[in-house]
Amino acid sequence: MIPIVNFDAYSLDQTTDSEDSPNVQKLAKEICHAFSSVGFVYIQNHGIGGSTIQQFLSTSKQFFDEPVTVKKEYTVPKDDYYGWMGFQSESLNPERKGGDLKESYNFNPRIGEKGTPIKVLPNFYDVYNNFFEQCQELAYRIMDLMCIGMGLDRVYIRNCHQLIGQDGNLTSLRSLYYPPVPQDVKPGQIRCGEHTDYGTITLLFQDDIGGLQVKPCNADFKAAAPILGTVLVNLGALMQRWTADKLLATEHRVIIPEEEIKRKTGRQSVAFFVQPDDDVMITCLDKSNKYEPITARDYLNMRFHATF
Ligand SMILES: O=C(O)CCC(=O)C(=O)O
Ligand SMILES: [Fe+2]
Repeated sequence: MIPIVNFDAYSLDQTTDSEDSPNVQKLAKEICHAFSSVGFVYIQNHGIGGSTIQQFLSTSKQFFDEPVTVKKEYTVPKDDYYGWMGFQSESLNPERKGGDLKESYNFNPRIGEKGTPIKVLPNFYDVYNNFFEQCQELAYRIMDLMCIGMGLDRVYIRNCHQLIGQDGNLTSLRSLYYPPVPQDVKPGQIRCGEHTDYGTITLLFQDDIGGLQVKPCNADFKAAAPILGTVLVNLGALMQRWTADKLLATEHRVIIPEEEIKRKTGRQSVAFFVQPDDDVMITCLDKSNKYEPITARDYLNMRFHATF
């Protein structure tokens, strides 16, 4: 149901000046088709190395394995976005009570080394920073292809994301940990409640435990199983609005696994949430004016306040 596309023609190993090549054109069409039908696409041969992903997951897991007293030092400050969020401290679907059965660490290079747990994990900042940079480059390439597929100038959307990693842009790299499911789960509690992502696109890396489900328009939730070597990419609500609903932000969630053995195992995933620069005016790209123009920052603030 979710298409798998081969990103080879525009992977991190290629130059970006190949927009006229038939393979790049084909890839652009495939990606836009996926986003306009299911809102999700698996990308194969993206160019981020398997060992880079493994190193990121393992450094993250070492942090999540630290005692709560240590992790607390890195709690996200009030009215900020970056740092640690404890178990059950967030409900992506506010109708589900008790909190999502997850904890997370939100990173942006601008918090600097000192804001990260380098006292306990000396290579933490470098590992996170390196992974952030690779995700940023892959995201730019996916946005280029979306533009090509929609008949826009290739760099139009990329140019609305010039400040990624700096002040004036809320893009974040979120490492997620779903601990073994406790015995005292409340009715309705799941690993991650139903939601759509907020921004432009999200890159999602998941381990092999599974549980992610996606709900395309007019259909039931279906598993979005992990596929080795791929990154799953989905569209955010801001991008749906920007494209006047041509591309779709699809609801998704993470359920508690049915198998006892999987419930007793922690699950890890990583989400790179791409957001436009704060001041970018989100005006329908097709000039339809279906939605009123709004700045990216105002739109995101509206969505964040509905969740936290
Ligand atoms: O952990 C996952 O697979 C999905 C997480 C997610 O959808 C999110 O954090 O927005
Ligand atoms: Fe999500």
